[in-house]
Amino acid sequence: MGLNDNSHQTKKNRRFTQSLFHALEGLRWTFQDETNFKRHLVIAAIVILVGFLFQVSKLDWLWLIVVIFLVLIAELWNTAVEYIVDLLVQKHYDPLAKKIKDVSAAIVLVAALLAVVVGLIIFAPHLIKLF
Ligand SMILES: Nc1ncnc2c1ncn2[C@@H]1O[C@H](COP(=O)(O)OP(=O)(O)OP(=O)(O)O)[C@@H](O)[C@H]1O
Repeated sequence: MGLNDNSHQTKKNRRFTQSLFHALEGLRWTFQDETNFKRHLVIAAIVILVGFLFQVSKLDWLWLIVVIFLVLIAELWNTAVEYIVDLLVQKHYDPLAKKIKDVSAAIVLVAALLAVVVGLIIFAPHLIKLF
């Protein structure tokens, strides 16, 4: 089976390239469907730029990269949960579907809060020096 011949594949991936292709497709769906994912990427780019401007330490870079990836992972997870819920209940209103989606969104919120706290700890001293 070729890489472009798997649009209706339901069997397990047999090659690493197939697994990679599908994982990249997952990233593409998330980028396409989730505005928040795009927002997080823009914020991550700004944080990286500011990190370079302030010449933060190696340890600070480690923290920044960890929280950036945590937020992106949370957003990918949230998207997967939204797809599962939509698959199960379609467009019908269901109180449990609401709970699941809201809790899933809360995962992103908590990850984003952690990123803000880490960002403040790292950048606040540099910002204070500017004034
Ligand atoms: N089938 C449903 N039944 C009940 N409530 C729902 C349903 N689908 C969505 N909701 C409610 O609408 C909100 C938005 O749902 P949606 O699937 O559009 O996510 P979204 O706008 O992509 O959210 P996020 O900002 O977390 O990415 C959910 O958090 C939930 O409160």
